[in-house]
Amino acid sequence: MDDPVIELSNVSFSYDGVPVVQNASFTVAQKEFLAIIGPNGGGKSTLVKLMLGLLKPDAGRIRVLGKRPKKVSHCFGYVPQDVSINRSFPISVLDVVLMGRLRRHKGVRIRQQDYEAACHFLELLGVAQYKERRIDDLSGGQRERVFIARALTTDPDILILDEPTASVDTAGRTELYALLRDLNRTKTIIVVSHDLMVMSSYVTAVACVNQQVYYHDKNEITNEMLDMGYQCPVELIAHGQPHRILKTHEEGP
Ligand SMILES: Nc1ncnc2c1ncn2[C@@H]1O[C@H](COP(=O)(O)OP(=O)(O)OP(=O)(O)O)[C@@H](O)[C@H]1O
Repeated sequence: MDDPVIELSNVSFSYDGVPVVQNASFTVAQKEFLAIIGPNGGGKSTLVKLMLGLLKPDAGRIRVLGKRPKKVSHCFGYVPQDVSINRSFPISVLDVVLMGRLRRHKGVRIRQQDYEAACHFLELLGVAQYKERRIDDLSGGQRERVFIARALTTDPDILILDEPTASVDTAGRTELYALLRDLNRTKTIIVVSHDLMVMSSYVTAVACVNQQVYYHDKNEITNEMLDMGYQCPVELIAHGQPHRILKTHEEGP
């Protein structure tokens, strides 16, 4: 079996002494499609930032491709939650995607292959027609696609998307997940969502985060996950049609 892409062993993290992730241990396999789910404030974004090396664990160990996360930051494509835009900054969609091609210590010279890569991924994400527009003039769902295009421009091994479907309608979600499924043929994909409704049938593993992390290497929500903070019913987006994957719990007395 291939070595894991990401390995967490007994990882704990707190902000100013307030525990957010406690004793998390799991591995992400090559070409896994992992959904990180859990309630608001459960620690999902924090867990992702730990994997990316943007935060350092208080305890435990994280390895990405066998190395410390910071050493392999070039292997990640990352779309953070709520990418904030300075509304008065007149940057075009194409410029936003080209930013993904800026190389550390190499200045800001844009080469022909950078333009070609940016245009290719804008095309792939279905937003090439907006490339001359100001990023601020796009809808939330269109902007999300632009940020995914930017994350892809370096052809990362691991793509991490934090709440990618928050501003996307149902048809757009289905399309987005179909695209992620195609990308998953060559890349490991990690998608964060607090909304179980948007979990896709293409997911191959689920990590439920509510301070503790419960990892399950199958595309299903288990009773343990529900015990960690969910209410039923749970729905699954598949082939454009949401359908239930877990029975509604019995009503309590
Ligand atoms: N920079 C920070 N400083 C202090 N506390 C923080 C910081 N960032 C997050 N937190 C707190 O840590 C907890 C986990 O936050 P996190 O953003 O990881 O949760 P989440 O599961 O991604 O939530 P959501 O679904 O609402 O996006 C929350 O209680 C949050 O208020």
